[in-house]
Amino acid sequence: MKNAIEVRNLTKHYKNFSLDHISFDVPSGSIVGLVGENGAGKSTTLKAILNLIYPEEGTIKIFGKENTEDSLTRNQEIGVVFDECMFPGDMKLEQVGKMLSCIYANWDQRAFDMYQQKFRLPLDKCIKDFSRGMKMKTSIAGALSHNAKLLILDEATSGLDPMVRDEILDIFLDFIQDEEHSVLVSTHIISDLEKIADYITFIHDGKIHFSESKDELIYKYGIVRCNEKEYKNLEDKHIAGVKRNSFGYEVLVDNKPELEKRAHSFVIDKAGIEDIMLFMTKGELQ
Ligand SMILES: Nc1ncnc2c1ncn2[C@@H]1O[C@H](COP(=O)(O)OP(=O)(O)OP(=O)(O)O)[C@@H](O)[C@H]1O
Repeated sequence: MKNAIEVRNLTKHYKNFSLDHISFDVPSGSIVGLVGENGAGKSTTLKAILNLIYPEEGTIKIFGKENTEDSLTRNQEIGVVFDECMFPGDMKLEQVGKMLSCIYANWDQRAFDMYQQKFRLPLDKCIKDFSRGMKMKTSIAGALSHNAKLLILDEATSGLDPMVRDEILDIFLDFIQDEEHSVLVSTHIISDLEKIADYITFIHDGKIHFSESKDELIYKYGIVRCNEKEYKNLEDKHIAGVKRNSFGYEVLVDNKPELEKRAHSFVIDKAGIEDIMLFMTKGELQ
């Protein structure tokens, strides 16, 4: 499988923060969710991929080419949505369409009109008078209307109600159906990723904790609820996080299928993506 994006050893230093040699891929035809707490480095990573900031170290390849090459052509193939609407506030949708048609060689006005109707966006109001949700929908409509092969979305569904979010998630799923299209999305809404992501990349404090297939994560991680003796019998190398409470131990392990095959007295529960992130960062063992 080819990669739409390859990030290797990306490093960027700010005062009091470093994005520290991060590496991950966005395979073609997939949706990759970039997750992490506030200030973890998600937007910095996306900005570096989009050439908006310049890293001190590392390489980024988009469609197999280093992102210093031919960025004008390449940007035509990327649809971008940030958490703020970038269009001038005094424009109406018709003017936004005209502006984007001058920027994108493959601008598809029919697709933009279709999204305007689907998202019920008003034609008679200026962007500055749109609600936050309307602004986000306008940005998403623009990103989806120039035949992009890659969508890069930074908190694009924040501020949208659950019904609209669901509608947009389905659009993203349709977008990747032909294996040529890919999506990299940063979000705090983990349930959205549980629905659509093929891979999850977890950044914590500027470092990658994991970048793996979502199904594999859910298959292999489990939460063991046990007493101290049982906890001490678990193999250290499979323990990814521990929480102690008045009932005993809750332990995140990465060998759930193996433990389930053996005889044991403790309970093993499924671990969701959010559990895995919380155990890894807030557990006693990190
Ligand atoms: N231009 C800048 N100058 C100095 N520090 C910066 C700059 N841009 C980002 N940072 C710092 O880099 C760190 C990571 O920020 P970033 O916006 O990448 O986080 P994030 O994971 O996207 O967070 P959030 O979920 O809150 O959007 C933060 O500590 C932030 O203050």
